[in-house]
Amino acid sequence: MAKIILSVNAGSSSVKITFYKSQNPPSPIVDAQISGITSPPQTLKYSKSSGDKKEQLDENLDTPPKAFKYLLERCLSDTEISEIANVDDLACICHRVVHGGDYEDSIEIDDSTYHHLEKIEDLAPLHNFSALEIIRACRKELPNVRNIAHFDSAFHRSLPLHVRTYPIDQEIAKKNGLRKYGFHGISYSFILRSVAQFLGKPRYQTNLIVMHIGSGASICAIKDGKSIDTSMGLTPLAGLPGATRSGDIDPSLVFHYTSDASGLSPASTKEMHISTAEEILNKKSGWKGLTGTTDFAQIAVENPPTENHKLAFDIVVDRISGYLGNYYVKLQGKLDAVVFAGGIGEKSALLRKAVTQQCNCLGFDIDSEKNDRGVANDDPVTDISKSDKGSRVLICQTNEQFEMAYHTLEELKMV
Ligand SMILES: Nc1ncnc2c1ncn2[C@@H]1O[C@H](COP(=O)(O)OP(=O)(O)O)[C@@H](O)[C@H]1O
Ligand SMILES: CC(=O)OP(=O)(O)O
Ligand SMILES: [Mg+2]
Repeated sequence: MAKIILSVNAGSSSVKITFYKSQNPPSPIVDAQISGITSPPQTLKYSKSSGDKKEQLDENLDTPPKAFKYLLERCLSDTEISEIANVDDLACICHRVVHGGDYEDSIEIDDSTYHHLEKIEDLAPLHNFSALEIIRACRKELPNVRNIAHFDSAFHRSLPLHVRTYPIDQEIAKKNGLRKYGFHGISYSFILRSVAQFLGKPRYQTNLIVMHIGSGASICAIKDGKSIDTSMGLTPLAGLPGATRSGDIDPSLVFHYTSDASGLSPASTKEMHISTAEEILNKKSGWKGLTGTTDFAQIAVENPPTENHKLAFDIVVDRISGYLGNYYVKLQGKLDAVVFAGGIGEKSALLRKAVTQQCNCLGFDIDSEKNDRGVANDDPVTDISKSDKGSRVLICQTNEQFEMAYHTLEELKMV
């Protein structure tokens, strides 16, 4: 029986793929990632048992499907990795699909589920379009391999009615599926399990506020192991600003931005219907709109190069802190830990310092040496709290590819 699982995580600025041996827990064979899809040149990170390698790429891999194709070919042609030399050894491919609509769990892709996902593509045009294109390519090129879609939105199936409902005409809301879905759920699921294990608590008794801060950024309040609120909404545009996303704005801003904002943008195709407003708020805003760069490492620095770099940093810290206060109240102050995760949450000591300073009145205090050291090893969780009292402040190296492989192994009863 085929024994290899491939997990594919197409994000907004990166594509990460990992091949796993079907063991419990899944054991990585090779991990390959392309980052900087929105800011060339793209970089490749390639890790296998014989070592890690980083290189800048000459190819222009400016869309997730192009990056995926490159990564797959690179891994499959690596003669050092005997385990994946034969594609017949692939049992299945797990795909991160950001928007799952009403799907509350992962599903196997067949013609019917694929077409259903196509219908809700417009609710996350920038993410789902790429994910479906990658699934389409896998089904065509590797017809004997099963494809399983894992949804970011599924973790938030527990959102209470009053949290997920928008105060608009409910007939229209129901007809068009207009409600809060929430995203980054595969990451939150990994973080919940890892942090509960770290704290020595059962998941169903664990209360957390988790920040997944990357090119797309969101926060989740977890009570007794369940999502009770999250900052993204109907689409991944709501809530915090991201690399190219505005996050929350007054919705009326759209009507005053330009006179043709509601028309279809030139990026609109037969498959992806996207308006000019959606394109501006999703692709031309966020810290790119403020500073010109999508790279937060150039913004989170002691001496920002321009006033707008400083402004971008201050805005991000302000919006994150606002949600921390909000979710602290929703959890009635009963939380085990606040957790930083995602490319920025894991790597930027300056962001962690600024956020915890701003929220110091909630009892979040960090040890500056531990914070500067950041993640030390392969352990997913690092404690950077100052003292043993109160809620822990943790960093979690999230791993969406692992989470998908883990669940697939359980669901398909492969081990
Ligand atoms: N040392 C760093 N300091 C601050 N930001 C960083 C650092 N390294 C990477 N980043 C930022 O992390 C983001 C990518 O995060 P990631 O979660 O991997 O992205 P994606 O949303 O595509 O999954 C980019 O905005 C990148 O600039
Ligand atoms: C949901 C989302 O924004 O994902 P990413 O951060 O990977 O773009
Ligand atoms: Mg991501």
